[in-house]
Amino acid sequence: MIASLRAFLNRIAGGRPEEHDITALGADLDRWSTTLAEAAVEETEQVYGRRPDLLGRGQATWPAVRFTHLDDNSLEGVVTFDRYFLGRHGVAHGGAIAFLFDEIAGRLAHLGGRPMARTGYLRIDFRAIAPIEVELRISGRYLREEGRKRILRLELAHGDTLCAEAEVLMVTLKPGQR
Ligand SMILES: CCCCCCCCCCCCCC(=O)SCCNC(=O)CCNC(=O)[C@H](O)C(C)(C)COP(=O)(O)OP(=O)(O)OC[C@H]1O[C@@H](n2cnc3c(N)ncnc32)[C@H](O)[C@@H]1OP(=O)(O)O
Repeated sequence: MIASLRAFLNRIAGGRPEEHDITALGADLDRWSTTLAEAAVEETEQVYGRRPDLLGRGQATWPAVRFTHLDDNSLEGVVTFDRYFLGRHGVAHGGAIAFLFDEIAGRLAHLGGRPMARTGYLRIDFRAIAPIEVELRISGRYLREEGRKRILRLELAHGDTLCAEAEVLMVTLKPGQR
């Protein structure tokens, strides 16, 4: 379903449908919204974004990373920004890169069975354009850990070109903190 949704969003973003198709599609989507409203559950019960076995953790709203290496202190992977992450002129939206980085930071922060942490800061430098619809490389590693603070470094590259880099602070949650 999520793979179909991604494909669908790509077609929406990259298409210019006829008026009658737009109207019909809107009606179909409204019908599905009504059906899905009847299947609504609490956050703890939802499936969306809670399937680590699926590409993109089973959600369509962030660029789907495929991890190629994970150890306790670093990770590597590949990602392709679909058409619906377009900013302009074939380049990924900066917010999509931030979304990608926060997600990867979350993954990296919890490697090695480390306890729950939340992003304190995410400082991004955009060094070069990140094209959509081509495979880009991501990498992340621990810079240091100081008490509750985990300082991480992330990179997004296109071939030999560094597109964006970030330093991220993840703070271990205190007992009872949500
Ligand atoms: C099972 C595993 C599954 C893995 C799958 C995972 C995928 C998940 C992917 C999803 C992932 C998505 C992830 C998301 O999107 S998380 C969502 C985005 N983030 C938030 O909503 C966080 C909001 N902020 C907070 O909740 C609190 O501020 C936190 C919890 C971060 C800290 O408040 P807390 O009251 O607890 O702690 P503290 O204030 O005593 O600070 C403690 C230390 O930290 C230092 N500090 C704090 N902030 C900053 C700052 N901005 N710059 C520099 N330093 C900062 C501070 O100086 C102190 O240092 P020191 O004085 O001790 O030296």
